[in-house]
Amino acid sequence: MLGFIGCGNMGSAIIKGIIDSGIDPKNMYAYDHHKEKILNTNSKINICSNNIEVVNKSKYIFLAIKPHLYNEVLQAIKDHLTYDKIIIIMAAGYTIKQAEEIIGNKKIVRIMPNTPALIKQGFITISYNNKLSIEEKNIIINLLKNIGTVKEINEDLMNAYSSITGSGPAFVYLFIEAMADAALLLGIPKKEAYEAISTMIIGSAKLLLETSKHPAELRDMVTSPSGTTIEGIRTLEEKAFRSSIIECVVNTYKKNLDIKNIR
Ligand SMILES: NC(=O)C1=CN([C@@H]2O[C@H](COP(=O)(O)OP(=O)(O)OC[C@H]3O[C@@H](n4cnc5c(N)ncnc54)[C@H](OP(=O)(O)O)[C@@H]3O)[C@@H](O)[C@H]2O)C=CC1
Ligand SMILES: O=C(O)[C@@H]1CCC=N1
Repeated sequence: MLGFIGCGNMGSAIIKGIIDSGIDPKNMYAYDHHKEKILNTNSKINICSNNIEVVNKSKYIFLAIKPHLYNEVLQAIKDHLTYDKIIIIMAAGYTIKQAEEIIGNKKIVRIMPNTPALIKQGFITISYNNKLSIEEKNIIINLLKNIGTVKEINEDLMNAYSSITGSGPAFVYLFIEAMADAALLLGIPKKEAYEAISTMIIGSAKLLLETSKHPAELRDMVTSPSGTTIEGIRTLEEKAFRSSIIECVVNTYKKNLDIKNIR
């Protein structure tokens, strides 16, 4: 049985992605202060009256609430988290050790998912404490494979991945918005622009993945001598595009370390 505490952006993306993959919502239990958010995921999911009911009914419990609420909620459910249950944490910056300080020696999994999980295109990094068996790890990996690519990592890298793949979709959408504004300026209607730009990004990313060529080589393939693209590249270099992206990710990473101020 799967349990979900919090059905906001990330909780609902995981729930919907998992249900779309064929897992029966009758085996899923959820609680959120906003009942409509649970209902929006799927009308057949079991709606609990509180978080303790979620924990009592479930073996795998996803904690999809904001980081600053973690201590309070873990404290509230800890007596119901028996040793067979597995709690899956996903809050930016919140470590397995911090969870252990509240709930003790229970089975804890830390993941960093992203919103494309909604359409089974997520990228999910995963780490565990030493309480899980190989079989339990495999069950969770296989469950998460229903919503995207799963990568086991050393927990030390979780905040780095959070800044790249967790937050990354927001940065990509900002890029898409900017490209679409430019397209609009040049006469392409916004809706057409979103389709064209998204398809271009998917194609470019797939080309990189499928050829394993260096990104610079693929960029060179687009950039003809005395051509048009080099004018755009020159502009991005002048405007410190790369440095902006690096600073963007580093500042995002730093915020992961400032857990008390993440809301
Ligand atoms: N959004 C993303 O792309 C990603 C988010 N995460 C992590 O996932 C977690 C959730 O983020 P996100 O889904 O964006 O947040 P949301 O605010 O969208 O969702 C959290 C939901 O939980 C509800 N909630 C608050 N307190 C409780 C409680 N005590 N019991 C049950 N439900 C409660 C909230 O209600 P209310 O609004 O009333 O507080 C809200 O509906 C965060 O820790 C975040 O760091 C990780 C990777 C990506
Ligand atoms: O913005 C946040 O804090 C969360 C973590 C990763 C993506 N969203």
